[in-house]
Amino acid sequence: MKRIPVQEAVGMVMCHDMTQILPGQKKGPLFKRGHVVAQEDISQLLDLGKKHLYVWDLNAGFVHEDEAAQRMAKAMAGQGITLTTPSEGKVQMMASTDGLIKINLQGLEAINCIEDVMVASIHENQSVKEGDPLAGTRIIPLVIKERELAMLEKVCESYRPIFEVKPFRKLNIGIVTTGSEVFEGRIKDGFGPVLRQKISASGSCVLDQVFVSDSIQMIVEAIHRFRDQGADLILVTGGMSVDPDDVTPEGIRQAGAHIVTYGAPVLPGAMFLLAYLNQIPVLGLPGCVMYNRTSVFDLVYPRIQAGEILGRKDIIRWAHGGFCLGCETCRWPNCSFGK
Ligand SMILES: Nc1nc2c(c(=O)[nH]1)N[C@H]1C(S)=C(S)[C@@H](COP(=O)(O)OP(=O)(O)OC[C@H]3O[C@@H](n4cnc5c(N)ncnc54)[C@H](O)[C@@H]3O)O[C@H]1N2
Ligand code: MOO
Repeated sequence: MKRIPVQEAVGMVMCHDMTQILPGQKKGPLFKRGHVVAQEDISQLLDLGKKHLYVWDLNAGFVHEDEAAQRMAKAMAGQGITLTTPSEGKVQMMASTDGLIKINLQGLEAINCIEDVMVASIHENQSVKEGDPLAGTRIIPLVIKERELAMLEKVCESYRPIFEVKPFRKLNIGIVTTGSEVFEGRIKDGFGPVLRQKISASGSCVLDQVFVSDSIQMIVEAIHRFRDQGADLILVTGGMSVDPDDVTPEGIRQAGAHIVTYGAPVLPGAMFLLAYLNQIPVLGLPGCVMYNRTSVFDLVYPRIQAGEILGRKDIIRWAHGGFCLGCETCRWPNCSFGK
């Protein structure tokens, strides 16, 4: 690679993209790597502040930033990820399917501890859509020694996949709605519509919704009925807090489910319960899931839809970021809730 005055570069090959930033208007490459410099480019290059250019001299043993970024990204990406072609020396990782983004945080930190390379990502455990950008990587210098790049790749490989998108499954979901006031027809059910809307938006389907009174026996029977019908997930609504009529946790327990947690460090959602009946997740959903636009349900559901088996540690990790600000206009998922 040679450094030469821009006036002497006509006819030579640019060895990296040249970024132009027009405040408030655009940021992007004005010239792409590989562009052959023409006479009329010179004044534009001077406008970018380039009095000198690097022209590529493929010295053996060096790798250009574009190729390095491609190799790094390839070494990090697992299932459900596609890579962009390099632009301005960066390669982005994109979701190739709808699903849950998983990130090896230890690996992410380990790679960023190494000089001459960076990788930045969105938060993990979110729903992403096919085509969504997830992360970007590049080396810091313009070129890197092949030997150094090979070492970087090895580190990436040792944590691979650093990024993956677990595809969502189509779940058959049973809803058990508790509460004497709804069962006896004193008030109209408000839980069903909220859950049905979220479930259908996710591509899953509701097997049925059954209504029961505040009776442990009725809750047990309803849960068993859904289990026997082959439900992939059972949601039990209401009756989750501290009143004498709040018998849902006991009903779930007496149905034979193993309770992972009753209580979660999430607001709204403190009274959430997670249990497994054999392999079937059973969720106890407190009233806030019906009332609040965003709640613990929106954190747990994508994880289950992606096929994760959750433990108590997974729930505890929600504490940091688990406090919803209850903004007048909800911007979730574009806020810190659940991140
Ligand atoms: N003294 C306390 N009161 C409350 C506590 C508490 O810790 N101490 N927790 C509050 C929190 S937080 C929540 S969340 C709710 C938990 O509610 P539950 O899941 O126990 O819900 P219920 O008691 O069954 O009902 C509360 C409220 O919501 C209405 N509801 C319930 N299900 C339906 C439905 N399917 N359709 C329409 N409306 C429904 C119910 O009629 C009540 O008005 O408790 C807080 N209270
Ligand atoms: O503490 Mo309740 O379960 O959040 O709304």
